Amino acid sequence: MAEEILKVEHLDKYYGDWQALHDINFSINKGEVVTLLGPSGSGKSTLIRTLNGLESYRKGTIYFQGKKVDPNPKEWQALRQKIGMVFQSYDLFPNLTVMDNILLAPTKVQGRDKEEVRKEALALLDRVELRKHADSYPRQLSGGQKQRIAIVRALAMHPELMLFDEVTASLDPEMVRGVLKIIKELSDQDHMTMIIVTHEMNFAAKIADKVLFLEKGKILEETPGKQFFDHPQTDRAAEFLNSMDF
Ligand SMILES: Nc1ncnc2c1ncn2[C@@H]1O[C@H](COP(=O)(O)OP(=O)(O)OP(=O)(O)O)[C@@H](O)[C@H]1O
Repeated sequence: MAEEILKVEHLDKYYGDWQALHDINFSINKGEVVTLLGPSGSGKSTLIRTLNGLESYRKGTIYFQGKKVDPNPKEWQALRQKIGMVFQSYDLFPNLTVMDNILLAPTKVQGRDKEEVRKEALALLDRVELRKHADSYPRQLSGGQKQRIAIVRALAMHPELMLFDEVTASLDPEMVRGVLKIIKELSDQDHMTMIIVTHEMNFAAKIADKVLFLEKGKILEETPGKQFFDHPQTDRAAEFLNSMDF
């Protein structure tokens, strides 16, 4: 039977008095890719950030690998070691080299052996074709290179789940393809479990096992990937795909 990595039940999220997410329910199994799609402001980033404990939630339950997550910050801190996240803004430490950015959490937070992690980091850097930049600083890299490093940094923690929040949104078009190729390989070759927020519809159509289409903080439809792009169930999703020139 498929192993369930994450399950969300009846999740409500408020910013002050205003409700940003309404009764969110879904689950993701090991090796699956879920993409969150929807118009601007529909709550995609809010949802993915909540799944990493970066946003608190008022009601609902999150289960990680079958275990109910206590929504206190300490529990999330521990869990975040198993959940890798990559942001639109890279969030690399500017005063650390590429290698030190990658080594920091596995050695300091996970307490792993530095030499062992360094070897692994070099192999990952090879994979994203950036080994020669191991001693560079983030400011010396292009946006696309920084984003590939941010992915490597998350992978070095050996995550059970990877979250990608619009990771190509700040990149020049020629940089986008290299980053998306790496994410696709993580799915095809490593069978990484991933939740992806993206505005790249062609990419989403290629990678998604399941699409959650959000509007106004609600999941309007949950559909297998191919079916969503061929035959969306709702008029709103069809309009959305049209508006994205898909
Ligand atoms: N920190 C915050 N405080 C108050 N409101 C917020 C905050 N962050 C987001 N919002 C609001 O929550 C709603 C959902 O925002 P969110 O960024 O999750 O949408 P999104 O679907 O990711 O949009 P986009 O595609 O434009 O990134 C929006 O109305 C936004 O203005």
